[in-house]
Amino acid sequence: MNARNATPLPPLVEPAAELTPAEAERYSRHVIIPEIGSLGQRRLKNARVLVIGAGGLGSPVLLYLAAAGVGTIGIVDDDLVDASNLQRQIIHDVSSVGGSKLASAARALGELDPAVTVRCHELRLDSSTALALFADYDLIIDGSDNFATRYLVNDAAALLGKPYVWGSVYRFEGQVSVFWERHGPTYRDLFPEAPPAGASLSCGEGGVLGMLCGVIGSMMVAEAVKLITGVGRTLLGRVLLFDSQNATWRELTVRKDESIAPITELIDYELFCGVAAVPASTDDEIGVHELVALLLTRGEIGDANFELIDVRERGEHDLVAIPGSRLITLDRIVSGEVLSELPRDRDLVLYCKAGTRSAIALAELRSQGYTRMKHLSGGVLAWLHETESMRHQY
Ligand SMILES: Nc1ncnc2c1ncn2[C@@H]1O[C@H](COP(=O)(O)OP(=O)(O)OP(=O)(O)O)[C@@H](O)[C@H]1O
Repeated sequence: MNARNATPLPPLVEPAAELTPAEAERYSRHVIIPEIGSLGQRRLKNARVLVIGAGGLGSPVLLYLAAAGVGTIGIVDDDLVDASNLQRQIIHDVSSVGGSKLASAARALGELDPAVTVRCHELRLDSSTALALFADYDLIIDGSDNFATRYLVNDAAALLGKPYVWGSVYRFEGQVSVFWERHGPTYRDLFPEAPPAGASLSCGEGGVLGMLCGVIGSMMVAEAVKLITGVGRTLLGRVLLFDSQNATWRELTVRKDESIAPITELIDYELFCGVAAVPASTDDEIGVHELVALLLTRGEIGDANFELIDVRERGEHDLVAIPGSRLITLDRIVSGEVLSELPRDRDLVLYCKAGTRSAIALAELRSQGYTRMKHLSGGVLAWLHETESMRHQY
């Protein structure tokens, strides 16, 4: 198999018995495509596909898998639906806000096609759960939003010899590919090393154009359908990159790097991606009440005996910020470009959305010799929550 995958892959799934008349009618627009036909539709009916994440990518992926007649769909997620998810996570609706993403997604799939078997795995996919879970499925689709999960999915799929479809979205850009260690390159050939902790932002931090998830999610299902039926040329060995701001597609070739050692076991992916390197010490933290007290005693803004620094992105700062704080984004701290502007002789209080980026910023500044620092436990989310309840008490 060469990297451009010119040779078609064998169909991944054996066909189910004949379609019922109702199924033949329902899927008739697939069946009349010569390359798919009744045989391809029967393969889809027999397919068991596991989707990681019922979020931005998972939403269109799940809906199109069910609509395509994939017989068994597993969903892994442990999150609840938030109002800010509805801008792109189209499997959920207003009535789902506050409830589990799995319950909401399963309900939507049941309404779309009650014949689909939906298996809900309400858990955080990690090294202790991935192999047993993947073993029950023919194909995995990774709609997660973090590097630890992506490397985990890659390695677990490689260990089990299974293919998977990967996609990612951020702001205006999306990427999609297929990885299958048995027949071509893997995610580790594309990204041999995890990005430094804090160097990349999630959609919750950096934003994403909602409908981009539909574009990339649909492409992911097209790849899944081709793998299941053995039709066409998949993206194995290629990555498609979509830039919605300029309406352009690009294609990258990915080659297997023979110098990368084969996967033999799962590891601690949080550690591998540097997430666990964030200092966990509560000595480095300051709570909301303590910060309020400090702000009340510090007098006029500008006359401060400490600096309050928001390490989030400009868009997040503009949306909501703690009064009197100054924006210095995490990437500028990590790159070292702002160090000359940051006083060493005053206390610094760092904050972000939930406390992860500020902890990374604190660790980075500490490695640069800063000693007088705290970061806000729970970030601006905790600030909003606690100051709101203080207002009520008042
Ligand atoms: N290891 C994992 N196990 C289970 N679910 C996961 C894992 N990693 C990511 N997910 C899920 O994948 C989904 C990713 O989707 P997306 O980034 O659109 O959602 P989000 O986290 O709700 O968004 P936002 O960042 O705006 O809050 C989330 O629902 C998340 O819970």
